[in-house]
Amino acid sequence: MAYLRFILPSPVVEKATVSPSIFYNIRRRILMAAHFPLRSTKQVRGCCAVSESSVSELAQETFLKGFEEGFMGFITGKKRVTELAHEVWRNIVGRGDSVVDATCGNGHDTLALLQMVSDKSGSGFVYGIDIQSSAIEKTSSLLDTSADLDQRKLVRLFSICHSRMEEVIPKGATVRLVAFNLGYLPGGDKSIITTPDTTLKALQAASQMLGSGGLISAMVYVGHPGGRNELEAVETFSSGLSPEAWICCKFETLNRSSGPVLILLFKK
Ligand SMILES: C[S@@+](CC[C@H](N)C(=O)[O-])C[C@H]1O[C@@H](n2cnc3c(N)ncnc32)[C@H](O)[C@@H]1O
Repeated sequence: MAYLRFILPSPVVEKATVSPSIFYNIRRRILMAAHFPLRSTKQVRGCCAVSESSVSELAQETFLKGFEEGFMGFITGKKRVTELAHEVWRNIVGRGDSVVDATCGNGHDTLALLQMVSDKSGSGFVYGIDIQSSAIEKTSSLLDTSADLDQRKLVRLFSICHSRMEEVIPKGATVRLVAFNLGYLPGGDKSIITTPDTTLKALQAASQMLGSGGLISAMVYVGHPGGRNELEAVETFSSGLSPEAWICCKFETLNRSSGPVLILLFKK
């Protein structure tokens, strides 16, 4: 056992112990601890057996990747909001987690999520949903070419409306992240597009299946007809969530009116 001390931007976590089994999750634990003072010590302290240097590197990496590269990159125009979203996910999702991509499209987010959850033990699942079977096919072939066979087994794809996600995700599964990339499939049929009504039902379902410490991430495109209405619906849903149970925020470029808006709903 080793006893480790982290020097973090926040005075919250001063020391912590970690085990190999939570090695991959330590990044998000540290991050959470830095943000949620009252839960910090319990979450981070636990067990330990990894070398001090690797954990310090990891802690360092957390703050460089999570904040400087993602957030600073976004606000200085070096990173797109989609990249920011992936970096946020990386700090929430760990190996062995179950996650949902509620709008698979061409499969880029599904693949990114698979790389976050998969581990050698074969735990961790990505449930991918898209209303279009052509999107499911595209996602499937991207995974076939970009993921190895063991990883590929961790993905389940469903061609249904995401408002019905509860029908395909195993009952009792604790989901760590539900990602929505709303709008239409780039390069596909623009008339097949997410709508406020089904998006709201899907958000409702996602909020139920999400475990504590999990995240709903919704990328909303406002540059197409109906996009603003959908944003309004997502914002209304988000602002109605209890502040005792949720932290809801939004990233928006104010001087680029058609830029995508990222809504993040964190379940405490
Ligand atoms: C912006 S694209 C997603 C892009 C994708 N995340 C990627 O990485 O390529 C939006 C997707 O939402 C899908 N979609 C539209 N309405 C849907 C619904 N009700 N349920 C599930 N998927 C839906 C579309 O078919 C489209 O593929």
